[in-house]
Amino acid sequence: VVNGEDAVPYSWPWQVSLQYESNGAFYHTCGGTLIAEDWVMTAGHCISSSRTYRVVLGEYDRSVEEGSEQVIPINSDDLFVHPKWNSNCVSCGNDIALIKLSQSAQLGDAIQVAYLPAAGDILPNKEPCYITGSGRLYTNGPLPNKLQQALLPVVDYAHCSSQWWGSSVKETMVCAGGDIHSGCNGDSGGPLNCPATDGTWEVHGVTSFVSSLGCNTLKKPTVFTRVSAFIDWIEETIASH
Ligand SMILES: CC(C)c1ccc(NC(=O)[C@H](Cc2ccccc2)NC(=O)[C@H](CCCC[NH3+])NC(=O)C(F)(F)F)cc1
Repeated sequence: VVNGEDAVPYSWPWQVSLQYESNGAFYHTCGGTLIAEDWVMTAGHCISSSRTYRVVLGEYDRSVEEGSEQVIPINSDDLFVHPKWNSNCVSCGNDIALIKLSQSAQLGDAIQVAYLPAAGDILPNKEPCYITGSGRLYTNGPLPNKLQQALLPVVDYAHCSSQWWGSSVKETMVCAGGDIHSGCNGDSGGPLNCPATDGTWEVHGVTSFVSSLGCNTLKKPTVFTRVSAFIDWIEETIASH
């Protein structure tokens, strides 16, 4: 997250860290959202079938053993990337994947399941959402230790597809930001958290892409997979596995 701030510890308790194994150690590669006790939602581009993954929940500061962390291994046949995701065409959308955890998360103060929007729910322009993640602090910059957050107002499809991203953005996506705040590499797969009418938060986006010119390129809002366009697929996948 570029130009964000340290989140209040455990204030986004559905945020997860997706990590891959390399030479016996695990590395943060993407964010994710806990959507059921044994299911995590992330981006399709975060998953490669040749890697071994684990999920870390209840993490705030990656450099400290806080006691709230839960580390859950992932079986390779529990990775469900959207069937229409094409890794050669991020602008085609469908950048969403589901991961079944090998064991249920133990919910508590630091670990909670997110609310998802109703199918088809479209956010108005300027809706005040927050991006959260442990991605780079600036283009080619370091990863933070503490979870970051930044206010990223929604740029509705009419504006995002006309002035800013053009045809690279589809109606199955949500744009947000476009000023000095943005997502960056490593935030992929994480949530776009938007206020719900009842004072809770709903996860409306899965962080997908930023401009190749740099993470917080002006007039290039961060682009998210629109969760409300994939509710049926999410429900079917969970119901059948
Ligand atoms: C729509 C199409 C023209 C298009 C394709 C790709 C991009 N962007 C990119 O590919 C930039 C490149 C980059 C590297 C380093 C720093 C900043 C940006 N990377 C990204 O946007 C990556 C992965 C995108 C998936 C494609 N394999 N996503 C992210 O960094 C994140 F966190 F914002 F989601 C932007 C547009």
